[in-house]
Amino acid sequence: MTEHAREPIRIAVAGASGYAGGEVLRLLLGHPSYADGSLLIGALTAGGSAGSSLGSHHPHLLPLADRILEDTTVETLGGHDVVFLGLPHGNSAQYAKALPESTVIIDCGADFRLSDADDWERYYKSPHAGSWPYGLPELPGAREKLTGATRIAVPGCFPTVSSLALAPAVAAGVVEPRVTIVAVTGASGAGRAPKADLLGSEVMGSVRAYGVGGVHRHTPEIIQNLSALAGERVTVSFTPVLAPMPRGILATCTAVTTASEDEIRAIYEKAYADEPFVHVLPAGMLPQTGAVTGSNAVQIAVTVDADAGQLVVVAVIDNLTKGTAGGAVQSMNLALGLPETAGLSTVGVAP
Ligand SMILES: NC(=O)C1=CN([C@@H]2O[C@H](COP(=O)(O)OP(=O)(O)OC[C@H]3O[C@@H](n4cnc5c(N)ncnc54)[C@H](OP(=O)(O)O)[C@@H]3O)[C@@H](O)[C@H]2O)C=CC1
Ligand SMILES: CC(=O)N[C@@H](CCC(=O)OP(=O)(O)O)C(=O)O
Repeated sequence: MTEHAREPIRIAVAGASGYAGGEVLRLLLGHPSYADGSLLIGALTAGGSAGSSLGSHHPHLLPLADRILEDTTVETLGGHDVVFLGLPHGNSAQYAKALPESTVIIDCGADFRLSDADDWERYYKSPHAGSWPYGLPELPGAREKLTGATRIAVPGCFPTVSSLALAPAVAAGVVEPRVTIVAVTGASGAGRAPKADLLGSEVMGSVRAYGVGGVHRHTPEIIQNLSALAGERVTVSFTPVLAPMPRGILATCTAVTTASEDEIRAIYEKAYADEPFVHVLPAGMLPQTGAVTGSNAVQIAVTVDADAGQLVVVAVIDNLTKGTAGGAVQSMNLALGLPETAGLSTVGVAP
């Protein structure tokens, strides 16, 4: 008797005209399960640009260029095994409620990242929708919750890089539970909806801080991640800085320590020894955003400024790949029981 072939996995992407949705599609097109036909790309949806072709928004996604974007509705997203949501905050809960529990929903937005309703309401000024397994497998205990999950909250881009940069030191208790993060980001982090202060003429040739003074909405997410590891509340001072580049984040993270660089480096090397995407750089080497562009890699340099008594960790990611869509696809792989690294590169584009 011949064995029945397994039904292909059908995937829908909501927000396909946006940066997050487009990057999810770029990665899916390079996924081995897409190549062998076991993963199919179904409905692609948008908001106001429904009715236009995907190629008019993402000319690099040539194999799907003729696909017409549909309205984002429960009906268009229904009938798929996996639904990626790349929508503005506040839009995810309506689809999560209406789609079956068995549908794997991977939310690139913030709606289900925070477990504390007060934190959510303070920073997002809207009712709390709930919290889902957190799509950062490299955090202790996270991978187990993602394996077989049907609801996944993809972390914010700054919390991804900052949490991975500080997690081993915080978990080992070799720093004071007060950390400072200054993170330089490319402009694609803001999405592609038109905004006057993100015009090329405003961004090019200039660098500026924003969200200064503890008001950026990623602050409570970083606190949540680090406090869970420390077993006590970790205070976080977070300052984002916008730089004239399309992609990438470089985060400089500092915390008071009395430990030596060798001692802390050994802690990081042990923590990330088996992680395919997280690379602790050799002593003397510092990361740059270009080294991880388009890849799911995280590069981390561990140093100690002994005179200042500070741990200084410098870490880079691509905000659209590991910081959004790469983390989303990595989480999908875990949810579906596929190899975790499938479709994801650790090698960036340079120069
Ligand atoms: N950019 C980044 O680095 C990161 C983004 N994210 C998150 O991913 C999500 C998407 O971000 P991003 O791709 O950057 O944003 P974009 O502005 O680039 O894209 C937003 C997408 O959502 C669609 N959309 C907007 N409003 C609605 C609506 N009311 N109903 C249905 N569709 C709608 C847009 O369609 P249309 O073209 O028709 O307007 C577009 O496809 C956000 O929640 C963001 O916070 C998370 C981590 C990092
Ligand atoms: C340059 C820029 O504006 N970046 C965005 C980061 C977006 C992101 O990663 O996160 P969310 O999914 O939480 O929106 C910001 O600072 O708000």
